[in-house]
Amino acid sequence: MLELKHIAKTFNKGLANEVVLYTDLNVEIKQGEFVTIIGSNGSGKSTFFNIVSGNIRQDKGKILFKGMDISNLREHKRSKFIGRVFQDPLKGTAPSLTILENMAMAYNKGKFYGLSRGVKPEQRELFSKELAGMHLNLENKMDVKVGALSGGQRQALSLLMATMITPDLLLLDEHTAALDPKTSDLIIDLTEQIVKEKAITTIMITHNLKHAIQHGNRLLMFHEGKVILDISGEEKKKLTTEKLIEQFNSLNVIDDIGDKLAFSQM
Ligand SMILES: Nc1ncnc2c1ncn2[C@@H]1O[C@H](COP(=O)(O)OP(=O)(O)OP(=O)(O)O)[C@@H](O)[C@H]1O
Repeated sequence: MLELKHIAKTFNKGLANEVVLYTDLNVEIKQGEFVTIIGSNGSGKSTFFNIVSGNIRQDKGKILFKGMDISNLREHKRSKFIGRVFQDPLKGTAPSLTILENMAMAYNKGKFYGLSRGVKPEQRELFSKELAGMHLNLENKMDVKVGALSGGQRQALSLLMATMITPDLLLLDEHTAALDPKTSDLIIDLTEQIVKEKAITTIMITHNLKHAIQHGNRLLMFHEGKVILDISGEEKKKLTTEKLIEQFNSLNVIDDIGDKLAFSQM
């Protein structure tokens, strides 16, 4: 459903701080896949999402979505079928609006300028039901301003908002990284529940090796702007942290990602 073909991207071309990131990046994601992405700092994971979502323009190459060439489609148009949740809990929601108003905004895809009282009773009921499904008691806080919620509650809400109108593709950009381990596990379980229930094709960047192994049916590893590991099916199911480290060792990239591995096994 998503194809990146021969993508090239250089930042700050010709300047002292030039970064040649991708020279020929090729990635294909099939309908229904749940892909986890791991990789060292600066390996090009977030830029991959920025290029898919249209936030950053590739220098060369094509992006096909369900066979349609979206290479030149603007970000706000792509956001109609691509949902994204960021690492920063402050990014996905509007703090000065209530939970109800935030949900109304997501439900109306940004076209909501009203106040809580402008939300129809049947919509309020629908939002309450969606919130109750997360078992975080947020359905009883619908008139509370989002700025007053914890990071975990905000990420749960961001996730719900990004998937309320089921997107064709969901991009999760280290969406649990800023949370404590317990809350991070909770948000991951919630992610699994929503992705399964709505059968959403999902790509999740994570620095948590345990999450990358336990979730999804395919794992990609980025290194220096390239995909250096692509594991799926039975091989992915049998994957363990030890096996992944062995794979890394054989690729001679362990030094670069050693810190990350140590961190992610905690
Ligand atoms: N807008 C930008 N302008 C200049 N350089 C950029 C920009 N975006 C990314 N880069 C550079 O491209 C490289 C890849 O960055 P990217 O954020 O994609 O890596 P990442 O794998 O997501 O890293 P991390 O794990 O640290 O989040 C880095 O060297 C980064 O500094």
